[in-house]
Amino acid sequence: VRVFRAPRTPSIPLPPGPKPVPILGNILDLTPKELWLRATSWSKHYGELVYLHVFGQPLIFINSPAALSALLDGRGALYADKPHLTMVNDLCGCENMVAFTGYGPQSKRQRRLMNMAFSTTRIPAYHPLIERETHLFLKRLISIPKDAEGNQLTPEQAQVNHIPLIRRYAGQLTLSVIYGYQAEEHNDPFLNLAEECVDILSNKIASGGGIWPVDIIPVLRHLPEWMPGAGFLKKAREWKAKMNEFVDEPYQWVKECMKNNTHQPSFCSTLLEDQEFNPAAAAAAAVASSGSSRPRAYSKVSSSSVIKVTPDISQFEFDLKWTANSMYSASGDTTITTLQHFLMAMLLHPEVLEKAQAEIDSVVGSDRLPTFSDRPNLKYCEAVMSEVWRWGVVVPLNLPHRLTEDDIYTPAPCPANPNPVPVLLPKGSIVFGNIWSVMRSEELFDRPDEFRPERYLLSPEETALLSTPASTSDDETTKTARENLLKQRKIRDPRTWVFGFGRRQCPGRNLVEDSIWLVLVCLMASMNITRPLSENGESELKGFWPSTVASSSSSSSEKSERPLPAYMANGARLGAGEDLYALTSSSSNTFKGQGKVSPLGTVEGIRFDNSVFRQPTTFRVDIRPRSEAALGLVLGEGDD
Ligand code: HEM
Repeated sequence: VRVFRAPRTPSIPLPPGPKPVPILGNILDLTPKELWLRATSWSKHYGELVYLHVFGQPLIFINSPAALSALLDGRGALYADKPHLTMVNDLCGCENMVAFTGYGPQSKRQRRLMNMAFSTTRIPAYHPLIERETHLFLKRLISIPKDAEGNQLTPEQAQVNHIPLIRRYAGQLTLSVIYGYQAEEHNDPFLNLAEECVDILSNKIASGGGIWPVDIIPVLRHLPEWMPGAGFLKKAREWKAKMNEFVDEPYQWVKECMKNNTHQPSFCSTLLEDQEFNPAAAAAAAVASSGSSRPRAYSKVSSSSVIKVTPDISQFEFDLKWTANSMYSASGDTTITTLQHFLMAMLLHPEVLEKAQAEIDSVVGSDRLPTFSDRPNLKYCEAVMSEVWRWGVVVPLNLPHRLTEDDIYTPAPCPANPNPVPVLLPKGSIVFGNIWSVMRSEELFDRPDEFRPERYLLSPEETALLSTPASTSDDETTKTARENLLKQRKIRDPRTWVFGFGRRQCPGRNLVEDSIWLVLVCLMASMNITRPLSENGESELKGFWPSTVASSSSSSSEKSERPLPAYMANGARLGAGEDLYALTSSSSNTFKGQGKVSPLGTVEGIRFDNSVFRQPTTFRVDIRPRSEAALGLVLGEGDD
């Protein structure tokens, strides 16, 4: 494939794509649900690049690894902008959220903050927080599930209780990492506010793909709010007020704690204390070093280092609080979805869980939970995690980018275009990186629909090749073999794709690489994750939770097809994490039952309704400690 760049030339054709209708364009070809499936089927016919338009707005789907790398990574500056949407950006006030900020000085400042706080070298500083939250999550999983009034949940409700617990884990972890905030067990004001705002963002503002009529006809924003059909203006006003509250309140809380010296280290406190980033911190240091009580110019803070800082304190604070808030908003649904994909995979493939547990037992033993230092030795677990990223595909169409200049690319041949010529990608196009099509590519992955961690394991020859360091004495064949192997591994590593591309690539990836790893291995180390015995009938579910045991232990466990282990039957869990978590009323409404599992690796009855995240509808899972020893480990952790 050859890639060109040239000024706009009308004679250059557009990429192929489904035929549009007059004026409306391809609006009828689009669907708010699982658009990635449709985009992937277009790609089979039209090839690497597919072009559509809606009311004249060009949409381009990039479907192949080669084109994604060449365009979104290789020409990052051209593809780093974001579409400006009137509803989300202007009316709901999200224009300063990182994922919606156009490419320019503001987005560069925001990324600098995130890159500094979440660089690979900084991530180990968050390990203690990650460990604490992971252990608390395990504890909550085995606590007696109750509703907000303190009533015991029914077995069916209990089997979907992992959803609010995962949500809580994700929310709490992010609040501690970003703001150093430790949420209350019940009814925490920040956690509630955050939940409400994330719900507004992903289920209300972004419903139907995030495109509102006012985005297509911007003049609608000037309608009076009382006019029929203008209800969206009132909603936007209310949502904006809530979002502003969410941006300001946790940030002011950090500043207050810093003033009182009661803060915990976090993304915000680290940057507020950093003289290179925060003009106020630099000024304070300058005052201290000069002995003067009046701040001097910010530029020189010590005799040995000259630091360039912007003198605009309000600008820095504005960037920081919006960036902090963006990190929170971006981490919730992605983390929850990843863990749901993992649970689905475990339900479908008990043999994978067994193998992972055997590896953990042999490397870690059974008298402690895994820690980050075990990671290099847990190769199969690592492969499970890679396969969760690939098979699940959290954000299948990436977040849309906007092309700021005309561009030209020659796609590879395909059925509709056997002799491709260079095509024009017009300036202003909204560009979707089709991550789903790469993760389901038969060229890259054998039987891509199947969940098979083994695909990442090295053969003994490959291990030998990679374990010997490259040396000048290597012959050409060895050098080439090593280079090819590394190249192949990179292209087949889902992490190369699932976090997006170029200058907008996910800034949270180093953090989740570690937090998701720990939560997966700790879950596998300590829990059995299985499908509830009954999919329809009530009776087989009896005895699932120890409370039913507490009241009628012997009879219910006798009736159960899967008898409770002794430690549950004697009520040992009752004291475990009782009351640690109360189910929120909304989550109990989300139960929709679990469908049948088909051999092809999908779970019938589960839908993926969200237009951005591949988040499954709720399904039931039976999660319980593997053994008495595992129970003891979980109870013993997280008490600090
Ligand atoms: C759990 C798994 C996660 C996945 C699979 C994921 C994936 C992605 C993807 C695909 C994008 C779009 C990149 C692009 O436009 O090319 C993105 C953007 C983003 N992610 Fe993540 N993400 C995850 C977790 C997180 C976490 C934990 C955080 C924060 C702590 C975070 C913060 C962000 C932000 C702020 C953006 C917007 C970046 C920009 O537009 O410049 N993500 N993520």
